[in-house]
Amino acid sequence: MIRVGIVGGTGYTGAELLRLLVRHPQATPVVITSRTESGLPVAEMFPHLRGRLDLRFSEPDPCVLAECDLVFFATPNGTAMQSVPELLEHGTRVIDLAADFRLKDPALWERWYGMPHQCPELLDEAVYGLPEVNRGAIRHARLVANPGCYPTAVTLGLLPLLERHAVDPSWLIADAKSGVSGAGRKAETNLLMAEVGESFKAYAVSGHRHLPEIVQTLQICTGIEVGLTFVPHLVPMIRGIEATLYARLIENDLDLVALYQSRYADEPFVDFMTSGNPDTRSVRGSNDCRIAVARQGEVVIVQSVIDNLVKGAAGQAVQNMNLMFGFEETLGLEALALLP
Ligand SMILES: NC(=O)C1=CN([C@@H]2O[C@H](COP(=O)(O)OP(=O)(O)OC[C@H]3O[C@@H](n4cnc5c(N)ncnc54)[C@H](OP(=O)(O)O)[C@@H]3O)[C@@H](O)[C@H]2O)C=CC1
Ligand SMILES: CC(=O)N[C@@H](CCC(=O)OP(=O)(O)O)C(=O)O
Repeated sequence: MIRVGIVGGTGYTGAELLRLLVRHPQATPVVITSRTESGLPVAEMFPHLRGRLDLRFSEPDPCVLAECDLVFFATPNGTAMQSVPELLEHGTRVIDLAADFRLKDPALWERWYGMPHQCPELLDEAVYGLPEVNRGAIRHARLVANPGCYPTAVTLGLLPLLERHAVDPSWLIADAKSGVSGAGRKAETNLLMAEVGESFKAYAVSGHRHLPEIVQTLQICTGIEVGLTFVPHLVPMIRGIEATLYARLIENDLDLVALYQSRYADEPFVDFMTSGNPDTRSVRGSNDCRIAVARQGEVVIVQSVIDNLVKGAAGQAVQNMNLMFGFEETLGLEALALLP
């Protein structure tokens, strides 16, 4: 049994980690931090945990966190990098759900996140936590950078085409939509029900910070330069991401179904549908990424759906924890989607 800590236990991804971890047979949450709710019993804020978790929120304390085998940071960007070097020195392993360790180039980090990196010397060592591309390295990692929600859906959707060099890598389009929980639990006027409900809009159209992350992964995986247009949208639902992806085929007689089937045949959390259109409700609450592929002439259209809080955040983090500690990869992640 490993002892785990969560920094940022009152947010949506922190709460989702708790939902998964309280039923995990090999991991016990022992520290859950919140600066604003310190002292409050966790189950008082989250009654679904009553009888399952007897802990109070506490102030983040590096000495207490260093007693854990693993610490998850479910905190805003720029938070984990302030504590990670000290935790690693104490032998505590870390999974950061934010973006602090995702980009390999500290200058790129500073450009997109608007702050200098506090420990650029750890960027090379950090392993990008997408098991479908980095499973071997994740097993041995001290520090895992859990991928962003959009990058998970988009990368898994495009990867088979690019690995096969089947499409023009300079012309890729990702038209992605997210539910509002993607923006976190903090109060913001533009995320109110009356602002978001019965409405639908694009945002960050001239450049979203997930763009360099997706491009970096696709380029590392394929060794070729990639040109991607990525536009996120906010849709009036709570959970879920749908990404419709477009690419131009170079290899015209390619069997797309066979390509995706073979790429993901052994992946426990990627389900390739040979027909139909994956919907976000088919993954709501589960760690699955569900993908379908079609074509219109020379244009391939890939549809990729995930739950942003599960495969897009906490579920993928638990999958990474399982790999890091030698547990069965699917442990604690067996939940099916909730219908309706
Ligand atoms: N929501 C999503 O779908 C996804 C989110 N992510 C990323 O995961 C991270 C967490 O997201 P989410 O749960 O949505 O965020 P929330 O805003 O819902 O929660 C943030 C949590 O961090 C704590 N916190 C805030 N500032 C600090 C600080 N300086 N030091 C310590 N704790 C702090 C807050 O508690 P308190 O202020 O009380 O300490 C709160 O518990 C973010 O980086 C986000 O970008 C990644 C993938 C998907
Ligand atoms: C709907 C919505 O607002 N989504 C968030 C994505 C959150 C996320 O995963 O971003 P990180 O890279 O910081 O982890 C956004 O677009 O900012």
